[in-house]
Amino acid sequence: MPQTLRSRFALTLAIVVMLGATTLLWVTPGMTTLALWLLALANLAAMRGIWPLACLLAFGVLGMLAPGMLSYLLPEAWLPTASWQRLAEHFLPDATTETLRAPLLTTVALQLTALSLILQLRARLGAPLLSASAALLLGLQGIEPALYPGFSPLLDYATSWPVLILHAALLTAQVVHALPYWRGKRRYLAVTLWSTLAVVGFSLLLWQQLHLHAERALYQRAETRVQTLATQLSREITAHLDAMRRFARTWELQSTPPSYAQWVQQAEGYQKDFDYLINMAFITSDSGIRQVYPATPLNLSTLGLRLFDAQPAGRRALEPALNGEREGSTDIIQLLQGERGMIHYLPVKNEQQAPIGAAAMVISFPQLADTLFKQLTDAEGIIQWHSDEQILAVYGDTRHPGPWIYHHQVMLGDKALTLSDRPRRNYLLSQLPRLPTLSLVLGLTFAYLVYLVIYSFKRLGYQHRAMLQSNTSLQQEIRTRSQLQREIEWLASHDELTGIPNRRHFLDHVSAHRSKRPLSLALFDIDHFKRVNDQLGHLVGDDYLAHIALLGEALMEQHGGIFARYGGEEFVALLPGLNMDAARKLADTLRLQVIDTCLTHADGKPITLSAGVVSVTDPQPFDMTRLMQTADKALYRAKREGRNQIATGGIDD
Ligand SMILES: Nc1nc2c(ncn2[C@@H]2O[C@H](COP(=O)(O)OP(=O)(O)OP(=O)(O)O)[C@@H](O)[C@H]2O)c(=O)[nH]1
Repeated sequence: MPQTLRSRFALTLAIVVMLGATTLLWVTPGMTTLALWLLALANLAAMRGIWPLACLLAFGVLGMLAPGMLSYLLPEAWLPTASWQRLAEHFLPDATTETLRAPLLTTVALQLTALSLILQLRARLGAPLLSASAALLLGLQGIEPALYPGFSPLLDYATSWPVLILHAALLTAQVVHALPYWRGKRRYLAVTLWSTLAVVGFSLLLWQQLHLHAERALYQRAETRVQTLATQLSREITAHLDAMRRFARTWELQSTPPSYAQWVQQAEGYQKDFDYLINMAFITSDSGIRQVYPATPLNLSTLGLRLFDAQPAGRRALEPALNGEREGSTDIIQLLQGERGMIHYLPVKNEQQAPIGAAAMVISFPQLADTLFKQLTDAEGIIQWHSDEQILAVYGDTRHPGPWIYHHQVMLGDKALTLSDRPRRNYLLSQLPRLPTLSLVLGLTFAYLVYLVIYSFKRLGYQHRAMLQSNTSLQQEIRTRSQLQREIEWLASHDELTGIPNRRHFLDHVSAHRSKRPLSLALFDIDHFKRVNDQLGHLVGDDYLAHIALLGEALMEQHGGIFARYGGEEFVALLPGLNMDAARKLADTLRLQVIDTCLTHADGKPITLSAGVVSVTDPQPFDMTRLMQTADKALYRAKREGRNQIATGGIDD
């Protein structure tokens, strides 16, 4: 995608997210929507190049989410859930702890997105890893419900779908905007990113397992509370029934129905032990209430009532007891005392085992519940005691219930009752271990540090390799240039056609040896060379020149001299240490060698050369021009006197 199109796409996406976030903030104001809105604004600022504003807004998001993050991380002893609750209620009367914080994974994902922006999306500061981790967290939130089949977690981990989609779109816009900055670093970025993302993936997996385990453990711990309560209730009921049976059997020792005094004497002790027994009554065979205990006005007002008429709902349980067949319990009924409760009827027989009536034990559920529940701390949750749809007793704080509800069956006589417990959210939160969240944060931090280390290492390695490469090519370049330099220098000091030193090189050589004595100079000229060119062509002429040059060079160098092309068909030799005679002989040797080479004119005559030799013996400095002129004169003389010979001249002549 071309750069301009990409920037336009990122900007459009960020604007769309901004509009969406504004709508969400309006519809469902809260920490999450506000943070998303600020983040969208920060991204827009970054895309317009206003980095200070972008960073300021991103810092705002971090700061806003920081207290919530701390509440997920810090131990309960340091930052109690109750303090959070008080703080929340300080702002909003109906608020909960969740009002002040975004869901856990959402908080982390938003913070990573903000952090990536604060680092100005720079790859070397870890922005790609932060963005990729945020994307993983978004993905995890998307599949979060599927991770806990049949279990609703206590903590809010994921945000709503609209926020999730907008956050994903914002992250896409941010990454598309940053792609050009990251592209140049692809070589070392890819390895670093994939390896550290593996660390992030592992820490997410670890966190998921740890927190699921922590929540399940808490779920089970909370369940034991209702189990303990149900066991206590069953124990209480068993003790209560045993006591009532003992009470009913005491009358088997006498032949007459109990008198009021006897009834009071017996009942008094039992009623003290089971204070939720609001009435212990003796019922005669015709279902009339004969004796009551305690003698409260309400109980006394029931005296003489025929239960078959006054309380027909209890007849099913009362009749078998009156007939001496079996004990029985009523359903949950409205008691004559006005409360909800249950009456347990027990047969009362005389010493002949003949039924003489029944003992009615009237249990008030509210009072039974009070007896049991007073041992509990009310802040832990709501406990309900119910039968079918009827709620018999409610205990505890009904505000901010948690997600978990436990049911336990308790048999009261032959009646099955349900005890349900719904622990409060804040109570559960205070019990939830912080270790899983800590492991998540430490895992992400570790991955980030690993990223920085690998990235720097890879980058340095790459830079080192690039440096070595450029060093090698630099050395190659130096070699090429040196070679070129040598060639240029050679060309500047040598004659291209013959390959021997040229006039400039010769003059340099003279400067170096001008103090040497004796010092001789010989000037050579090929005889009638024009004819060679004219008759045999320039190419042959060139060839002859090259041939004679090599001959001269070899010979003069052999004698410690230098042989150079002076111009055209003229050559010059400087012979340090050679006097006139030796120089003349050497010049003559060259003349003879040339004749011997079989270089010929068109008519078959050999090519010859003439030379003018001059020598300096005086240690005084000499004039080079003069020396050359003298040699030239001698050469001229040699030409004039018939060519193919050597003439000498004195510099002082
Ligand atoms: N092929 C060839 N010819 C050259 C070169 N440089 C000079 N010449 C020729 O050398 C010739 C020199 O001729 P002249 O100066 O008239 O002398 P000459 O014919 O050698 O006669 P003398 O010197 O009097 O014996 C000219 O024809 C030049 O063109 C060269 O590099 N290659």
